[in-house]
Amino acid sequence: MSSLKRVCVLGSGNWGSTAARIIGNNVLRLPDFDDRVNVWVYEELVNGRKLTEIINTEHENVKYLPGHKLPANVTAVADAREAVRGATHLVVVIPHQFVQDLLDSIRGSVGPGARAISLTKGIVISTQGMTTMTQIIHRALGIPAASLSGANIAGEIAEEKYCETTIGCADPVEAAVWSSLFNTPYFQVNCVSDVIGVEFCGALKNVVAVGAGFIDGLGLGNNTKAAIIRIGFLEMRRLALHMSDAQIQDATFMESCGMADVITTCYGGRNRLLAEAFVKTGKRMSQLEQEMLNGQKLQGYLTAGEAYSYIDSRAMTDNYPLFTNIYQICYEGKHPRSIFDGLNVDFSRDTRTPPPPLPSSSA
Ligand SMILES: NC(=O)c1ccc[n+]([C@@H]2O[C@H](COP(=O)([O-])OP(=O)(O)OC[C@H]3O[C@@H](n4cnc5c(N)ncnc54)[C@H](O)[C@@H]3O)[C@@H](O)[C@H]2O)c1
Ligand SMILES: O=P(O)(O)OC[C@H](O)CO
Repeated sequence: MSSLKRVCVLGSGNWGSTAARIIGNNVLRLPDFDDRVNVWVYEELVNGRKLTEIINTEHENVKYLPGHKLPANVTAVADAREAVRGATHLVVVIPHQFVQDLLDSIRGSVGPGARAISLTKGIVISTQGMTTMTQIIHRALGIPAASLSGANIAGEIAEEKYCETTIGCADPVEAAVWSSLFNTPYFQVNCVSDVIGVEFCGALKNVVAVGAGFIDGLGLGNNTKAAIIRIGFLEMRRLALHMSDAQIQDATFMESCGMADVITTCYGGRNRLLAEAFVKTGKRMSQLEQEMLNGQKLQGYLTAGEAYSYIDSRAMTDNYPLFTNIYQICYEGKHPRSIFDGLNVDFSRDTRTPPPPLPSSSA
């Protein structure tokens, strides 16, 4: 039996395929890793052919990442249990609403020494409260899980345009291994120890993106969008600190997964695009998703619902007026112009580090 480590990518959407492309190229340079990278594909027919068959013969995910070849050492596998067999490093990158079912399907097939990293941007609310993807992975499979999130629009990365990303991993040795799998000259990884901070940023920025799309749909300008980005960033930071019982490090919000992702998502993301269409057409988000995304999935309106149920169940809506307004616009028929209602919230007490004393005037 080979002692080489092996990667399995669980997911083959727009970002999953881009990640597989990066990892597939990187493992060829890493002596500890097997060249073969399995990618689990949620099987479907594309023009009458199985997507796995297309990927394995044409080396291209023609549906989710058209125009970008995958390395030949990347193999599409439709059976998730078969895909993960022998894998030491699992990369979880499917929309968050499908993660639990997928993990349930591979339970028992993953070796005890395996580890995972979540590229999924979403959180789940249950009767126990809020759960991140790495927590779900750890509970389902009993293996350690890191997180990766950043200002990362997949199409731009597939075109090899320079960007940054953040890996959250508590163990520095493991962090270095994950970094070696993802880092490229055009995809610059920075590692932090704050696993769930990276995840909360990735999930909650999608709600801000919906708000930014509403502003675009209303035809308002850059100043207005900047205001929504600023307030949205502060609400997501406040909510993440609250949900994590202040375990998250403030510095994480300044990484690519924080401030930078809020910016890119509010200008170039799918959540923004469909929120703009929501205002212009009056159609529901789920309908627009079906009509406009060709099988790709939105996370933002779902996370807006999940975040709101957490906020509302704890009677905290006054502290989160923007997130509350975005939820009510998405789900309760409120007019998009109501996004501005009650936005004059004081965030000054959220700063946990006291500012340094001012220099004395005589110095
Ligand atoms: N696309 C991006 O630019 C980008 C960048 C960073 C992070 N992300 C995050 O990565 C995650 C995955 O997004 P993506 O862009 O790779 O996917 P996607 O939205 O492009 O595609 C949806 C994927 O879900 C699969 N799918 C559909 N029904 C399914 C089911 N019942 N069970 C399992 N899978 C099913 C489809 O086959 C497809 O692979 C999301 O959380 C997203 O927020 C996306
Ligand atoms: O296209 P979106 O809105 O799912 O966002 C994509 C990425 O998360 C941006 O970093």
